[in-house]
Amino acid sequence: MVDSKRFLARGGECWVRAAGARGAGGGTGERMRPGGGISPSFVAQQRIRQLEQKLRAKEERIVVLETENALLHLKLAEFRGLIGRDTNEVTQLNFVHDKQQNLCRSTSSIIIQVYGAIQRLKRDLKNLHSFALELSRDFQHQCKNSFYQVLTAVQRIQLQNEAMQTFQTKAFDLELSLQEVNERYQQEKQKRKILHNSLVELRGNIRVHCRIRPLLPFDTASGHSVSQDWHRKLSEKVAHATDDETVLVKCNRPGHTLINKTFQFDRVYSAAESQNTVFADVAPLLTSLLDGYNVCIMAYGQTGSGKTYTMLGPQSEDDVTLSIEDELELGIIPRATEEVFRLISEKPPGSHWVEVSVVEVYNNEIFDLLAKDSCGRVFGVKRDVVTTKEGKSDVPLLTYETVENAVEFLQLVDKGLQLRVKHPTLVHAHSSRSHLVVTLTITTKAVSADSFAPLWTDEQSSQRLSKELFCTFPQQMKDDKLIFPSRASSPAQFESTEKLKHIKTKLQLVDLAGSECVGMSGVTGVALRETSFINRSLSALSDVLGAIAEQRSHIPYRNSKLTHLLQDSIGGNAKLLVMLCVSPCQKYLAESLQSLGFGTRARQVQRGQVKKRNLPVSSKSK
Ligand SMILES: Nc1ncnc2c1ncn2[C@@H]1O[C@H](COP(=O)(O)OP(=O)(O)OP(=O)(O)O)[C@@H](O)[C@H]1O
Repeated sequence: MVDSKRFLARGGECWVRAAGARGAGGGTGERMRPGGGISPSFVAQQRIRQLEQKLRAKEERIVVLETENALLHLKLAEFRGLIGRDTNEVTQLNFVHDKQQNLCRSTSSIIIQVYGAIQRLKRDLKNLHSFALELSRDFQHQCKNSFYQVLTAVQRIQLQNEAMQTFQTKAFDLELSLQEVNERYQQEKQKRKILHNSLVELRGNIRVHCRIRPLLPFDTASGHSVSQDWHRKLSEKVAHATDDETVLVKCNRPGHTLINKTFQFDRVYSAAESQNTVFADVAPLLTSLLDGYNVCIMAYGQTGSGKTYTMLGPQSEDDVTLSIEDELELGIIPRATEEVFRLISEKPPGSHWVEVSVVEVYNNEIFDLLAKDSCGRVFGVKRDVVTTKEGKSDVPLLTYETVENAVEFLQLVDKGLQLRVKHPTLVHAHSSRSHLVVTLTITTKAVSADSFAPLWTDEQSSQRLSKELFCTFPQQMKDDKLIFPSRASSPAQFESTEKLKHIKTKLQLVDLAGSECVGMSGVTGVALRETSFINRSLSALSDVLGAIAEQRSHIPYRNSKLTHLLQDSIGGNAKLLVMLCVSPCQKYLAESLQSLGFGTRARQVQRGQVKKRNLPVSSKSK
């Protein structure tokens, strides 16, 4: 703009100089005419000069105007530029304005929303406030209640504390008296032990129980050679339990008058009495076992009279194993084992351990039913029985298995039972042809060990007990050369090894083979030989019992392997229980009378002792 102004200014100067030059030249030559007057040409020239001056003025004016125009153009351009710029700005401002308007619109809608929200919040706040007020009122109320409760609780606690203190004093007193009672209990326990064994002693070291089994289908099975009438007669029940101690046998033999015979035993079981009841009377003997006495429980009776049932439990046709499922039916052997383990569990842990041996005496030979071959299979190995230097019976090389519980024991006995010799007889199909002897040897850590320590708390009571034992068992203590150190617990036989630390006691459980008349069992050949051996060993047993009853100096234990094997459990301090098993029907009358006779003889041993103690005779027969 400035440049264009300068240019226009210079252009203007040129125009003015050109006009000046023209004016100066024309002024001198043409103004005067020869006559001295003003000529028309002069006037025209003047006029032209004026016009030219006017033209020049006009031209100068045009130049000025053009310059002004140019300047105005420039200004216009400048303004146009400015306007252009302003338009952009206006557009931008419009855009910004639009944006702001949008923003304003959205802001106002937001403001409306916020306002609504604020209104809602205000409402909520109001509600909250009233709720908070209510809550605080509630809280105050609850606080008050809790405070009262705490107050009551504190008072109650104080009362309880007082009561507790009283109780503590009482508990302390009770603890003291409990200690006293405990001490008394231990003393009483010892006395009970002594009394229990004295009672068993009074009852006799040999006890005879008699079990009459129910009539069974094979009792009434018809034989070929007899008439129906006679068969009915043979199946009649002749043996009855008239009370807990008496057996009545109606002897009604053809051609003879009816005779009623009664036999008395320590306990008589009728056909209805369960395995449980039978075992309940046997169980006290097991207490004696852990008190240090050898115990023998044997079932005696003719074939099919229920010996195996009583000792082991029912056995199925093809499986001789003991079934633990039907616990109610279990016989004496599994129950006794369970009881032994139960009694042991009450003793200090590790103070007792149990070993088992299973043997059968077949044809006067002893077979070890737990001996194993190289493959670990059990097979009956022949063994011999000997008398040791101490006068005890022993079977060298006999297999003893340690068992920890009744289940392990039953598994072992099952294995042994598979090998037991059985043959069918006329009486029943699974007649045992051998005597089964299951022995549990219980080793007790004793005397010098602490196992009995809790029983005798002081030297004084131990000496008192020793005195009591000497009074109760003077003979046994002399006979067995028992050593009673200050803490000995029973008249047991101490092993001289290991500084008298172990006591061994034996529980022998015997299922004898059937005592029978050959005619009745209907056996011949090998079986007849078996029967003859069975009968001989049973009569040897009877002889041993007779000799003990008569207090003979020599007891013929060695007359048979059976009696030799059982020597430690028959006679002396050992407790023997003979379970007579009797078939109830007429068919087996002779065998039943024979068994009852054996039982009566066995009782003579007891009667001898009873006599000594001036008690009335308890067995009679008519
Ligand atoms: N008290 C009883 N209750 C029910 N069944 C019995 C009873 N006693 C024995 N029995 C049954 O009678 C049958 C013969 O009994 P068991 O085998 O015990 O006789 P046993 O005297 O052992 O004969 P053996 O000497 O020939 O072996 C068995 O089937 C047995 O289950």
